[in-house]
Amino acid sequence: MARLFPYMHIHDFLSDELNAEILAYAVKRQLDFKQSVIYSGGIKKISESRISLTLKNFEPYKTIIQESIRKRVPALVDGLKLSKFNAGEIETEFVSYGDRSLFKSHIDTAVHKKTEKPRVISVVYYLHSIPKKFEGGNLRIHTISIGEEKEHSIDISPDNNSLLAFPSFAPHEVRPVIAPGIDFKDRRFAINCWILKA
Ligand SMILES: O=C(O)CCC(=O)C(=O)O
Ligand SMILES: [Fe+2]
Repeated sequence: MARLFPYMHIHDFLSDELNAEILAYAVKRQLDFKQSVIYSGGIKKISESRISLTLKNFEPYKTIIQESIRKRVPALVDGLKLSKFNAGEIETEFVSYGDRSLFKSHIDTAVHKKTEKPRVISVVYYLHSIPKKFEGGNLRIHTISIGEEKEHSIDISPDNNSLLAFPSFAPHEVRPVIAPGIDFKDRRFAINCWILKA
């Protein structure tokens, strides 16, 4: 059977206070979240394969998240069994998923500018209100099958205040979110981070 890519899922990543503060901040910025895009052949476009809303600037939390991840780069490289590399910039975006949001199977290594450094590790910090108001929205990591091997996958639940890390080259998808009629504050929120090669 094809082997799964290593991944790390860390619960209670930030303090409860900071977690609640970031979620409240996202709700306050509701109108600044814009339709998410994908890059296909270097061109930015809106696509049915990625349905969500994205916020690019979210200081001071952007820096707070980047710093807490940077401290853990050696542990992530170790845990994901990757070869050591010099970590450079940590790219980030804040994404919000409502009813019928999804992100079909893809890899994160595609870069949209020639000058951009490659993404090595994908890290996602999840937030949602308690009790959780949506269903679905699991992150599914697929195996790559060689020859006759059967493809399989693992589903990871986007639990509030948890951090998921996996190699950016692993195929993955966000399963459809089912949440008819929910308020913006009850959506599935994720802060995507990519650790780039220096
Ligand atoms: O939200 C997630 O679980 C992952 C999102 C993702 O794969 C991406 O934005 O590239
Ligand atoms: Fe992704």
